[in-house]
Amino acid sequence: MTAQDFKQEQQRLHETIHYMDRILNSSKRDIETAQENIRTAMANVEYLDSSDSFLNILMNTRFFELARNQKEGLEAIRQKPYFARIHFQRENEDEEFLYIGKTSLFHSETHEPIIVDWRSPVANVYYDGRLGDITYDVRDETHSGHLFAKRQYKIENGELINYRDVDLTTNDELLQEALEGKADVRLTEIVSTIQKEQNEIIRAHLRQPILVQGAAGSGKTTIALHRISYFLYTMGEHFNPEQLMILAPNRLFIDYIADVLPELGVDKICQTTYAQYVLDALNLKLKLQNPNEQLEQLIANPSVQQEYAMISKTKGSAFYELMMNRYIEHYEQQLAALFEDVFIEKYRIMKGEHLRKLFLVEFHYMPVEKRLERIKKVIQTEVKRKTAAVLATLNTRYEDAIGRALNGMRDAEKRRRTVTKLIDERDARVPKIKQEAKSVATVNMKKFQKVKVKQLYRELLTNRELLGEVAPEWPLEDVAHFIKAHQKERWVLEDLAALYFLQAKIKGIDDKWKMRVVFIDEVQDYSYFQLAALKAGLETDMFTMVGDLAQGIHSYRSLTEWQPVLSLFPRATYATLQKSYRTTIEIMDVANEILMQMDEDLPLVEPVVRHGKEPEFIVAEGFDPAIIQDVLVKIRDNQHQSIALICKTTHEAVQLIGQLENSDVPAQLLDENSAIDQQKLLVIPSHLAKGLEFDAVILTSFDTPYDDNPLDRKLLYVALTRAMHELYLIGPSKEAFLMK
Ligand SMILES: Nc1ncnc2c1ncn2[C@@H]1O[C@H](COP(=O)(O)OP(=O)(O)OP(=O)(O)O)[C@@H](O)[C@H]1O
Repeated sequence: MTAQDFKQEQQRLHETIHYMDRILNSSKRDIETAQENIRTAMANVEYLDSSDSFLNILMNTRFFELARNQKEGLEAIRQKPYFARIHFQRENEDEEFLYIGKTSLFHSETHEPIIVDWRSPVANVYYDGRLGDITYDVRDETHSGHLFAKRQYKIENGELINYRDVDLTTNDELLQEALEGKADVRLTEIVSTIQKEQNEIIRAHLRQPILVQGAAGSGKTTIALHRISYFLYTMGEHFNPEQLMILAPNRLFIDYIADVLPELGVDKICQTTYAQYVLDALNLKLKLQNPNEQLEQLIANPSVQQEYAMISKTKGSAFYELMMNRYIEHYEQQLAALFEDVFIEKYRIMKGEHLRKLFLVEFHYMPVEKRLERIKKVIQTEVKRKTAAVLATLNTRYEDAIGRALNGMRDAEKRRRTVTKLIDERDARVPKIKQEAKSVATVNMKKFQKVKVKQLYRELLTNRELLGEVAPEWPLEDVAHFIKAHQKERWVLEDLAALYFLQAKIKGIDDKWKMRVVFIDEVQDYSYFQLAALKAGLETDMFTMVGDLAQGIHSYRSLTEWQPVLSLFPRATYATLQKSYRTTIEIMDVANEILMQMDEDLPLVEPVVRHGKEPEFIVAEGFDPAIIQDVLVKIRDNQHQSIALICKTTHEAVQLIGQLENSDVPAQLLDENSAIDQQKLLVIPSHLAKGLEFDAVILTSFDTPYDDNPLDRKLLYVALTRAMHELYLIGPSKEAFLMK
């Protein structure tokens, strides 16, 4: 870095910021003008031609929003307009320097790019790794060019601190520096150090599903969020943010990522949990048993819970999906039997058989109740068409009969009576037919009562005969267990997939909840049927799914391998991420020891080359706040802020917090609904720590030590891999942490 170069870069930065300030000022003026115009138009609404004023208000509101978005966008990046530069030459064009930032900025007169968005096609060459001759794709067309150099900047508060040219060695250095940062700022600052294999997932074909098996700390959550941002940038013309949905494991996790979303420009998308989404989409109020309590019971007593686990597993399986499909078929057949010929008076307008065929075959692609609505419309149209013919026939017949009476009857009195009778008869029948024509469709379809999906499902759970019909291959003993377990009305997460599936097939999912693109974090905690139901209800396969089987702590009810997901999404790309960016080598070594003990044959996690403090094992017979106090002092001396104390169960966490409250250690017990207070020591049961990360983690293992079983190994693995820089293990022996 020569002084001359530095000066030039500094100048470029100052010019950029200066230009941004100019635009900012003009946006502010635009906002004021638009506001003023809206005020005037509002005042005139009463007495001017109101449609004009209304149009005026609409236009100015749009104008106002544009100006406000521009202002907010610029303010967000003003302190750090860009983070990298590429020295690049497109084929047959001049060499150019492109500055890459979080959003783009073009010169309003020359239209030259001042900052290029990191999501733009050309920015891909920055992430793709190589220098030299390269290719990049724009809208499915491949372009070539030559990349001379990549440069990364450190800019703080609008001032250039330094910069470095990036090659393979400096890439690692820069990454390490980024990883050394604190937990609270890291998630937002990754755009500059996204790695090649991560970039490939972010930019993988957007209209196709993707499934990522990524080690703990490999950046799955980060990548999912960046992929959303990339998606909106690239596909914004075709999709609104409201059509996208992120499914996260719990509220705690949603709050944790919520800070990052506005930064990535993706704050408008629906962020929810599977349970909440299903309840919203079905407009249902159900009190679900807390799945974490279920898990806790399973942790406390694995053998007693076996039967329960069997039911949970079934409810998530492809077999359960088959059962639901058979149940729907059974219900359809019941309805189909109700179709009858449609008559108006004595005239048959439509055959029942035809309607049944419409219902079972032609309209089968629609949800049941939508089919019934459609059939009602078909009847209405047909009735309308045929009523005219019926009336015409009737009129002709009467006219013929009257004509015959007039011409053929000699007796005048008899003739008069006959003709009068015929006319009276006709005058009575015609309006009746017209009347009947209006209501015949409704009357015919009345027998198709709408069902409540919840009741329909509940009926299946306890009806032996029905279960025999939809699950003939189920051993009687299992059916009996199943029915017994459902005697009392109780709802669990595992029921939601079935409810959603029935809703989708019987009523259809409301447009408001019919998201077109789905991002799922921690997908290993889903069951096959949860995913299948969602896919069926949304009628899309545009799913981005990221997860880690090694962290599958809910495997009693969820996936234990990826194969079923890949068969459900045959178009899916499958990618793996083996590198961990979160943890130091020293901490990962400990975590890998546990990974090796797992039944799943997962490869060891490779930490990126970053050394840190050796994990410290502290022998203690019982929990002692004084030890924690000492550890906290050490951690804070190392400038680390976010600290978690993780133990196996909620039960133990509650006990520990009680003891800490009696000492001087400010601590907070985290549950799913709490907001994190970074100033305090966070006490967390292992299963809730999933997805989170902390500068330092203290693991304790006293009253509820980790046992040598598959579930406990995963809980321990999750707990260990939360640590970024420091790890402390406190317990009576290493065995309490499944180590030798
Ligand atoms: N390319 C990168 N540059 C800098 N930091 C990164 C990069 N990739 C990931 N990280 C950091 O690594 C940490 C782990 O990322 P993230 O939480 O997304 O991983 P994860 O795979 O979802 O982990 P887990 O499965 O354990 O929840 C985060 O602090 C993230 O900021």
